[in-house]
Amino acid sequence: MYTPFNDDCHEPVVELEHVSFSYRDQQVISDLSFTVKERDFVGIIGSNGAGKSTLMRMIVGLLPAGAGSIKLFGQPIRKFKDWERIGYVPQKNSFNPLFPATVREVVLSGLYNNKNLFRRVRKSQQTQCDDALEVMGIQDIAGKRIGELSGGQQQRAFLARAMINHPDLLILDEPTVGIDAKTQADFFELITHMHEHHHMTFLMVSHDMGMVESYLGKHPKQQNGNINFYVRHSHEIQNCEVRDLQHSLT
Ligand SMILES: Nc1ncnc2c1ncn2[C@@H]1O[C@H](COP(=O)(O)OP(=O)(O)OP(=O)(O)O)[C@@H](O)[C@H]1O
Repeated sequence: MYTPFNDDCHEPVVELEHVSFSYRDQQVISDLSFTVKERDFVGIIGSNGAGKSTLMRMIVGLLPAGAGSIKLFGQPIRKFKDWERIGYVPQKNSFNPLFPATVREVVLSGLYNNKNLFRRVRKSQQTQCDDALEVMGIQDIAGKRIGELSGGQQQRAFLARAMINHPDLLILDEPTVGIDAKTQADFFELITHMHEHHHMTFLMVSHDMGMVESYLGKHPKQQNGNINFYVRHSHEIQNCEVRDLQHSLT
């Protein structure tokens, strides 16, 4: 039976209203408003220095917006406490490859804030870690040092770290920079599969125009300065009735 799309059943996950940001006298984001709803996949493309990473850092609370408002899951960001609902994979070059941790330790660190980093790991947390390693297909390298891995393996490890809390929103900043074309294609297949089969919302900064166009369409839905926003809405995957039925089954 045909069911007309009704967008009211998808809650907003990220809402920006008239957001601006400057580093000293350099304005990077100017009067940006957009809403990301549950299960949307948003691809963000823009030239070097356009402000994409700055935008992601504002959304995860690492930088305060200079003007305007940001809400996460309906709450103003300054009151938001449920950070485990958000998984964030920052740009690869912000990671020190000499950091002497194993893949398992890196993935487990996704459970803690910094002050709790070295506390004992409970059995249930080891199981969570095993699940995340399995989803990313990297159980066999769990004991290796992160710095010894290939770029693609490292990306999977950081994705597993972001996934360990079963986040509702996953934010990826250039997840495939510096990895070969085949591994990039595998990675995109993995995250589009996660988008279609898990109830997750994605915000992804990318330079890979080909992948973004093939999954999210050829035309940006919105622009701000040199940043373009490509969107695949939740209703393009399945309608609300199907989703509600699935929720009631789980
Ligand atoms: N901590 C900082 N202090 C001052 N200026 C900064 C800082 N971080 C970034 N910038 C500047 O702000 C602008 C936007 O940087 P940002 O890293 O957000 O861009 P980007 O779109 O992610 O770029 P890229 O595609 O190269 O990663 C750039 O001109 C950059 O030099």
